[in-house]
Amino acid sequence: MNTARVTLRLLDKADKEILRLPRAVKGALYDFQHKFKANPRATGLALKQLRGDSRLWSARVNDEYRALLLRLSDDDWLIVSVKHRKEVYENLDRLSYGINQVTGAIEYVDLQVVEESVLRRSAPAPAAAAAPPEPAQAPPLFALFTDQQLIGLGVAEPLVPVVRTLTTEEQLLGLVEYAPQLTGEILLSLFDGKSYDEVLEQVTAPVAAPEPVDTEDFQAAAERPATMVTTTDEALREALEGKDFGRWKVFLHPTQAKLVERDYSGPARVGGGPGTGKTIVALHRVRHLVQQLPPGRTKPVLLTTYNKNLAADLRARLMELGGEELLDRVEISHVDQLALRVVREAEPGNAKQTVDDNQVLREWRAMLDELGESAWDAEFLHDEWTQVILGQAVASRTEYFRARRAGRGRNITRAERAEIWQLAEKFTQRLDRLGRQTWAQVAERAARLEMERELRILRVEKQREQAGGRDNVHLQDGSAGWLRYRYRHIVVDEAQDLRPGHWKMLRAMVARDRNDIFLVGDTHQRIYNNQVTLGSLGVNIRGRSAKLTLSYRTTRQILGSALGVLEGESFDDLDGDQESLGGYRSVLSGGRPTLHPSPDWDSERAAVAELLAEWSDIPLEQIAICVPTNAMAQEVAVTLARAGIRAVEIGPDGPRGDEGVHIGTMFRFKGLEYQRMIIAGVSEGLVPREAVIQMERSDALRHRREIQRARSLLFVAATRSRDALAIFWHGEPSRFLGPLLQAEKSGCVGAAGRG
Ligand SMILES: Nc1ncnc2c1ncn2[C@@H]1O[C@H](COP(=O)(O)OP(=O)(O)OP(=O)(O)O)[C@@H](O)[C@H]1O
Repeated sequence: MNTARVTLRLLDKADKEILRLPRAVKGALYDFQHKFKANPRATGLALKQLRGDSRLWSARVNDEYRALLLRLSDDDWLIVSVKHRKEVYENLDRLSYGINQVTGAIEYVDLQVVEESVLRRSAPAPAAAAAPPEPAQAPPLFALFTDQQLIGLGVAEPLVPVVRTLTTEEQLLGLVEYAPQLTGEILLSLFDGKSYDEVLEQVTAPVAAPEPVDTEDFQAAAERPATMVTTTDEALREALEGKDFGRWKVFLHPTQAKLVERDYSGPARVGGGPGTGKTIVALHRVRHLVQQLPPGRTKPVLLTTYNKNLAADLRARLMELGGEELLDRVEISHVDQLALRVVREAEPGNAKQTVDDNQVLREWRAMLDELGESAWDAEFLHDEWTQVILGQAVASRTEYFRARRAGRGRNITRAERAEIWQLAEKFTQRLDRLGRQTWAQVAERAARLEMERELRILRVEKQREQAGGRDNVHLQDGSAGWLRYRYRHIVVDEAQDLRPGHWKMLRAMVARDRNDIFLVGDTHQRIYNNQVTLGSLGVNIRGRSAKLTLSYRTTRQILGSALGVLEGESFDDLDGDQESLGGYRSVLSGGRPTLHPSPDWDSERAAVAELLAEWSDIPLEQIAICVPTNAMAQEVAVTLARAGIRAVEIGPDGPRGDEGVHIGTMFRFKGLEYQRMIIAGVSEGLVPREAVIQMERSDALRHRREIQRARSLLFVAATRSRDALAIFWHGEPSRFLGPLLQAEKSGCVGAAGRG
C-alpha cells in the first residue's frame, strides 16, 4: 500500500464543527481518514472537486456526511469541514478559503456558519460582561476602523462585511466562535479598548510571517506555525473523541509553536501571564528536543519544576502528550529532589533530615528564645541566611561584610552584620547537631558539588584538546562513572520560584551549548522569596526571551479583575529588568467575578456554603475554595461538613481524597486549574497579613516585598478559575480589592450573586 505518500491534515476550528456531529458520524470520520490515507481515489470515497473551484474537494464520510478538503498539493489534503450532504453543494459561494497576507496561514471561512452564529446571538439577551448597557440603536462596534486597517491587522478578509454588521458583544462572540483564531483575537482586543497600534504590536506582530507571503503557495502555508493543523491519527482520534479532547496536544497557538521549535544559541526563557500555556510549551519543547536526539536508551533531557505536586502533574501530562516512548528519554524530577540526590550521591553517609521552611522558622524562634535574643526576628534572620548567606554562597564573615543585599529590605550596619553572622553560624551548628538540614542548604551544597564536577569536566576536555583530540585521557570521576554532563537539555517550569542554588546547580549540569536550558515562568506569580538575576548565576537569557499573552484558561472578565489585584506593582523579568503583562488577553467570555461581603467570618462561611449549594450543576471536584490560612481551611471544611457538602483539603502532595470540593491555602493552588473558584477571607489584615502591614514602619523595603508577594498569591488564586470566580470577605475588604470595588461602584462589575 502506498499510504506513506498521502498526507491528511485537520484544520483548527474544523474540530469545533466535528465535535457537534452525531456520534456515529464521528466514528465514520475516523474510519474515513484511514481509508483516505490508504487511497484517496478509492471509489467508496467519491472524491470530487467542487464545482468551479480548483482546490476545494468533497469526499464521502458516510451516506449522509461529506468531508470538505483543500488540496494543498498532489496528495496533501486538509480537512476544513464536515457537512451534511445536502449542505455541501447548496452554499458553495459562501465557502471561502485563502492564505492570510499578514500571517501566511491557511484560513477557511464558512460565511453561512458564521452568520448563523452571529444571528443566534442577536436575540435580546441580558447585558453581557464588560459592555455598558446597549443603547436602542447601537452603533457598529468597529466603525472607527477602516477595512484596510482590519485586514492589515490580520482579520480574515471575507469576514469584513460580517464584522461591519456587529453591534453587540454577544454578536461579536458569535463571530469569534467560528472565525479564524487571529480574527477573534484582533477583534476582541479592539473591542476591549486596545488601540490599533497596540493590537498591531501585541497581537499581530508576534504571528506575522517573517517573509513576504505567497498567497498561492498552500503547501508552504501549511508548514507555517501560523496555520494550526494536525496530521497524526492519534490527534484526529482525540479530536473526534469528545469535548475535553486535549486541544493543547494538537493545536498550538502560532506563538507557542514558534517557541517550541526555535533553535536557540543558549538559554531561553518564556514568560507570560497565567494560563497562557507556558507549561504546555515546556511539554512540547521537551518532546521537540527528544525528537532531535539520536536513538538511545538514556535520559538526556531533564524536565524540572519547584515542587513534587507540579512534577507529578508534568509527568502525567507528558505521558499524555508522548506516551512511554517520550518518558523513556526524559528525567522528570522536582528541583529539590534533584539537589538532594546530588548531595546524597556525594555524601552517601548523609542521613540528615531535610526540613521545610515552617520547621526551620520554629527552630530559629526556639534558638532566639533560648539565647534571650529579642533584637532580631526569626523571619528576617531566616531570609537573610537563606537568601544572602546561602544564596550567594557566602563562606566567611569577611565575605558577608561585602555581600550584596539588593532587594533585602532595610540597611544594616557593619556591627549588625557581625551579629547576624554569629547567629547564622550558631544556627547552622544547631541544625547540624539535630541532624537536620534545610532545602536551601541542600540546594547550595548541590550547586557547589555540581560546579566542582563541571570544573573537572572542563579540565578533562582541555587536556583532551591539548592532546590533539585523542581520547586517551582518563575521563573517569571519583565514583568511577564516566565524567560528563548529566544532561543535554534542561527544561524548567515555574522558573520564578527556583532558588539561586538551584540555578547554579542546573547550570553546571548541562554543557553551555545550543538549546541547553529552556525555562518558562511568570514573575507575577512568584510566591516564594526567591528573586534572582539569572545572568549573574550563569544563565544568560539576554536576547532569547519571549512572552506568551493569550490566556487559554480564564475568561476576559476574570482576567481583568485579576489584573486589578496587581495594580501599581512592578515585576522583574528574572534577569534584573522589568516585565509587564502588556498584551495579556483572552478570547473566552463569561460572567464577571462576583463580590460577597459579610459582617463576620461565621456568616462568610455560611455564605460560601450557600453559593456552593447553588453551584450543584457541576461536579464538586471542579470547584475550589482558597483561603489565607490553614486554620481557615479547616474551619471552612467544618462548615461545609455541617451543610452536608463533601470537601477535601489540598496538602503539600495534592488533594487528600478523590471526592468533594477542594479547599486549600493560596500557596497550594499554583499550577492547578478549576472550573469555578471561591476565594474567601480576602479581608484586610488577612490579605495581606497584619504582620506584613505592621512592617511598613519597621522595615519599609521588606514591607513592599511582602505586599507584592501577597498580591501575587491572590493573583495566582484568582487565575486558577476557568469560568467563574467569587470573592468573599468579612469586615474590611482587602486593599488589593480596591480596583474591583471601584469598578463595581462605577457599574463595570456585574451584580450576579452579589452578597
Ligand atoms: N494551544 C492550546 N490549545 C488549547 N488549550 C491550551 C493551549 N495552550 C494551553 N492550553 C490550556 O490552557 C490551560 C493553561 O495552560 P498552562 O497550564 O500551560 O498555562 P501556564 O501559562 O503554565 O499557566 P500558569 O502560569 O497559570 O501555571 C490548560 O488547561 C491548557 O491545557
